Amino acid sequence: MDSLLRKKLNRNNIDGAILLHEINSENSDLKYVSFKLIDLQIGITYREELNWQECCIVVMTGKITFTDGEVTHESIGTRNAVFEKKPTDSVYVSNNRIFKVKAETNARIALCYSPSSKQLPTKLIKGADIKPEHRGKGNNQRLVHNILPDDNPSANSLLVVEVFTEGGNWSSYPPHKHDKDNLPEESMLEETYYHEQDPKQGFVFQRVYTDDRSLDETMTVENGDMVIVPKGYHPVGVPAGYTSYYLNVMAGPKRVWKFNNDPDHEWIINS
Ligand SMILES: O=C[C@H](O)[C@@H](O)[C@H](O)CC(=O)O
Repeated sequence: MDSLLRKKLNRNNIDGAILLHEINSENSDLKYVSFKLIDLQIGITYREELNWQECCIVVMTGKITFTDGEVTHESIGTRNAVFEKKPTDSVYVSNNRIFKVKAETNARIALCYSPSSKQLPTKLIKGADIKPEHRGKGNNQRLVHNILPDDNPSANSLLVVEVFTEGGNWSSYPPHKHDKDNLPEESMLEETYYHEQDPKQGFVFQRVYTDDRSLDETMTVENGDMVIVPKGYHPVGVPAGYTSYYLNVMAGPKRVWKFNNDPDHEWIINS
């Protein structure tokens, strides 16, 4: 298996958009989740035709105007940097639709994809409607923005969430996994992490490992890197002095987030 760590591409494409990351079934072991991160200079329009995939367009920074030919959302986006920690705007677009995104300012968008065969309405997910969640305690505290959680019926298979973790804390911790299609005990969800750190010279440690250690990769993750989680536990540790951000995309056979903690570390929750 190739490394689960992916560095930025910085690849110009024909639309003048700069492709920073592209993860899909052709360049990873993922079968459900695909992902693109794109920088758009002001005035540039990015167009895409979706086949049998749904897509959540997360306005990471800047402002964009979205249209699918029927629905238009003008000048959406709430922040100039992710570390403003404001929930941002996103748009859910279903399978077999064509969409355009025009950059009203310099903008960065994340395109989060998963399989979809039942076309659903295009939906604006307003940052103002996202209630920040303070999760964890002690040195496991993090701030969570549930952009497209499993209790939001707008999507068929896609889950999207962003997480902020302050220095000296861990997130996705105690280590948990969701890699067994065995509801109600556990769901099988592949996952991607798009990471940033503030200040940007920072790094975090992320380990991805299975009970039998057939997969056990510990990575130093730098600003702008991605980590692919095909299976296994996937904790993140944040060194003092830095704030960690990551955007998660999850998808699998069923759109349910039901995880289990590593039994060796579950005691931490009650400590
Ligand atoms: O499974 C979900 C992802 O690992 C993260 O979103 C994680 O849940 C974030 C956290 O709880 O710290």
